[in-house]
Amino acid sequence: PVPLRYGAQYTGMRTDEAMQQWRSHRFGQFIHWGLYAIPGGVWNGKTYNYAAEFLKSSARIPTATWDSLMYQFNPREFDARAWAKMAKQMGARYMTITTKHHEGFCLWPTKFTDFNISNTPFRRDILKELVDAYNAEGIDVNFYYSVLDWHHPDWRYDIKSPEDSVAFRRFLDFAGNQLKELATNYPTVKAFWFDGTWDSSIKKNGWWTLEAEQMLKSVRPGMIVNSRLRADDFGKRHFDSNNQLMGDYESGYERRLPNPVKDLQVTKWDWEACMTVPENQWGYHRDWTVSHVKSPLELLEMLVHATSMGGNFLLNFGPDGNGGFRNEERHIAQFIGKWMEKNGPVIWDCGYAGWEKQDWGYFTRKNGSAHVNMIVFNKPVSGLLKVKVKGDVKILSAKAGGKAYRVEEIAKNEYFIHFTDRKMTEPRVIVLETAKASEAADKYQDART
Ligand SMILES: C[C@@H]1N[C@@H](C(=O)NCc2ccccc2)[C@H](O)[C@@H]1O
Repeated sequence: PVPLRYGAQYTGMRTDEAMQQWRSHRFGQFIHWGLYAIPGGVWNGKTYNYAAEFLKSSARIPTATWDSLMYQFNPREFDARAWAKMAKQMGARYMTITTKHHEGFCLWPTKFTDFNISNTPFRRDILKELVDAYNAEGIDVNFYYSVLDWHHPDWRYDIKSPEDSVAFRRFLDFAGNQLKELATNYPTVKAFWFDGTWDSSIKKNGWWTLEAEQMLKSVRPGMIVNSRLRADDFGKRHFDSNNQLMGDYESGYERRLPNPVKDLQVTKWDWEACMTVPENQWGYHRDWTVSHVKSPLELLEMLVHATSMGGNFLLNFGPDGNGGFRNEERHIAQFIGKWMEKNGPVIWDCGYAGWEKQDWGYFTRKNGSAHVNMIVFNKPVSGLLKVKVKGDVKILSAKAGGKAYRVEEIAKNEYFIHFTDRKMTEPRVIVLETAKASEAADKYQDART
């Protein structure tokens, strides 16, 4: 291996309580909220189809003009407790909020820049209200932080001169101060979700990314950081030059999921996929007709898909400039919540079952359990759900609530579950009871008389 100073700090998965909790949540609510929510993708009467949080660049708006949106930010409908209730009802176990997005506007009264919530008509500390409200609902809160900062004069995309180095050093100190401020002033925050770390300026300063991780973990033992923060000695990101995952979980799946057959490597580490409801809108956009809008069922399948591969699923919501949610987002929360009310136990605390993916849907398993869950999305014309078990395993029964399905052994380690359900209006959960094949034989021992 290549000797590294700023590479992965450990190998293997963290087994501490904080990480076990993060991993067991499985389902999180992403919230993108900032000044971009005010124009919502429309500027001077023109609708821009790019992601609404990029409107500043897609509409080529001068920084001074964009930054003056701060004086309009006054979300009258903002009610953190209502947001938290909606997330609770949806079945989310954690929430990740943009403390500062690429625009540089800070949702908290930071000491390190005036470009923050305290200088808006709203004035109140949105982060504190959200952390308190979500924590009160038993939902953990994580902070999204964009290192890329369009507002800050010392930000640099690359380091091409001694002046760049001096300025960027000031910038890194600013970012480090903000991170320490966030970790100190919001003590219940469990993880940091770094973004905006792909530019050469960061890749040339891998040392800072390790220092940021170490600082956060010293201020708050157990703190979790995503791989996207990290660059090693050679500017390698996410995985270091020895191919070791940096940070505590892989955060490379954005608007895409790992393939359940080809990408099984992800089952060896912690990872999270984040997802937009439209094709590519994180911030509030007034016009959702500009792209495909994912249905509740599409998103529910992604949650099951991520869980089945031992990963977390972070579903994005983009509140508008008044602090309200779109009807599509409210409907999605309600639909997924209804399914989770009944079937949450096959998502929460569950992960990769270790069995081969089948066409009808996904397997999940609660760590160490003898039960394996089948979440059926596609009923085959044959009505036969194939199950290939791994190792010394026998399937004893297949049940959905009170209903039992016939289990037919068709070959070594292969079964058909006879799926007699007629119409399917939602994904069907079938729980398989398994036992060791060797022991199971005993299960059928003749009685001794
Ligand atoms: C999690 C997402 N990451 C941000 C993103 O896609 N940034 C990519 C990007 C940012 C700036 C110029 C080009 C591309 C999005 O705005 C979301 O925050």
